[in-house]
Amino acid sequence: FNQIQQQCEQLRETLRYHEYQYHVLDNPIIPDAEYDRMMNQLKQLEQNYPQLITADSPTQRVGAKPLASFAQVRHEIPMLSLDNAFSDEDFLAFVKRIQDRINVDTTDLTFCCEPKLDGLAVSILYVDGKLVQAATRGDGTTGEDITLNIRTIRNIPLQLLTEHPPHRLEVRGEIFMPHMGFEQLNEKALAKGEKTFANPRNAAAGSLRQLDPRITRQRMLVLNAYGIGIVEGVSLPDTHYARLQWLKSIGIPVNSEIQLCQGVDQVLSFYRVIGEKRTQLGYDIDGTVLKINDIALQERLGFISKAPRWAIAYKFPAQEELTV
Ligand SMILES: NC(=O)n1nc(-c2ccco2)nc1N
Repeated sequence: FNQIQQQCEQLRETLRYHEYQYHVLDNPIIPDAEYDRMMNQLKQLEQNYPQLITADSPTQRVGAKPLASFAQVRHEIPMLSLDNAFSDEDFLAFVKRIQDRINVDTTDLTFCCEPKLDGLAVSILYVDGKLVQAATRGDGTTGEDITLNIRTIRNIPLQLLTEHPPHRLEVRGEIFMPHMGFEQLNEKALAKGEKTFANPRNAAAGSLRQLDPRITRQRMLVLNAYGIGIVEGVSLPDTHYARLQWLKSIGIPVNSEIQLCQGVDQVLSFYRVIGEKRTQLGYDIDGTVLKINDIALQERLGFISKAPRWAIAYKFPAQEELTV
C-alpha cells in the first residue's frame, strides 16, 4: 500500500515540476502526451485508492458541484487601484511629485515597468505553501471568494515549488483570457446560440464569477502575478523586480515583458516599445504600469487615499450578475 502511496507522491512531484516548466518558464521538457499519460496514471491510482487523495494533488483542480453563492472575503491589506497618466507630461508630473517628496534625481530613479494586463485583479493566499483561498479585488476592501474557480486555472500552482514555503504568502495578480481562448469561447457560444462576450476582459470576469467551477475549468484563463500582499515567515528581496523573480522561482507565473528602466527616458521608451508590441502579444493590455522599484522608497511614498474625506457611497448589496 505505501508502495502505491510513494508512487502517487512521485507522480505528483513530477507533474508539478513539468507544470512549472510549461506554465512558468514557458519551456516544456516533455511532450504533452507524456504529461497527460502521467496525469491519467495518477488519476487512476487515486480512483483505486481514494484514501490516498490529497487536496493539493495536481488532479484536484475541479470542484464537484456549483456553489449557491460566493462568500465574501475581507482583504487584510486593501487592494488599491492605480492613478492614471494619459501623456508623457502626466508621467513626468508623477515623477516630479515623487521628487518633491524625496529629493532624488530622475536619472537615479529605477522603475519596474510592466504591461497593464486587461483582466481581473485577484488575491491568492498560500498557507505553508498550499493554495487555501482566492478572492476578487471587489471594492478593494471586500471581494468574492473564488477559490474553487481559481483552482481550475492550470498555470496557478496548488502548491508552491519550494522546500521552505513562507507561513503565509498573498500573491496579487491579474487573471486574463488570451485572444485564442476568447475566440474559442465565442465560437462555441455562437454555435450553441448562447450569448457571446464583448471582449476578453468581460469573458474573464464572467468565467471567474461562475458558480460552477466545471464551467470555469473549460475557459482558457491565465494568471500573471504583479505583487505581494500579506507575507509572513520569509524575508523578501528589497526591490519589486527581485520579488517578482522570487515569485517566479517558487512557481508563480510572471509576465515576460516586465523590465527594469533607469530614469524617465528609458521608461518612456518602454512605454512606446510595448505600445508597438501590443497587437502581437496575444492578450489585451490597456497600457503599462510603472512602479518605483526600490521597496524602501515605495514605503516612504505610501498611498494617497483617492476617496474624498467629506463624502461616502452608501451602496445596496451587489445584485448577482447574469452568469453565463
Ligand atoms: N493590471 C496589471 O497588469 N497590473 N496592475 C498592477 C498593480 C495594481 C496595483 C499595484 O500594481 N500591476 C500590474 N502589472
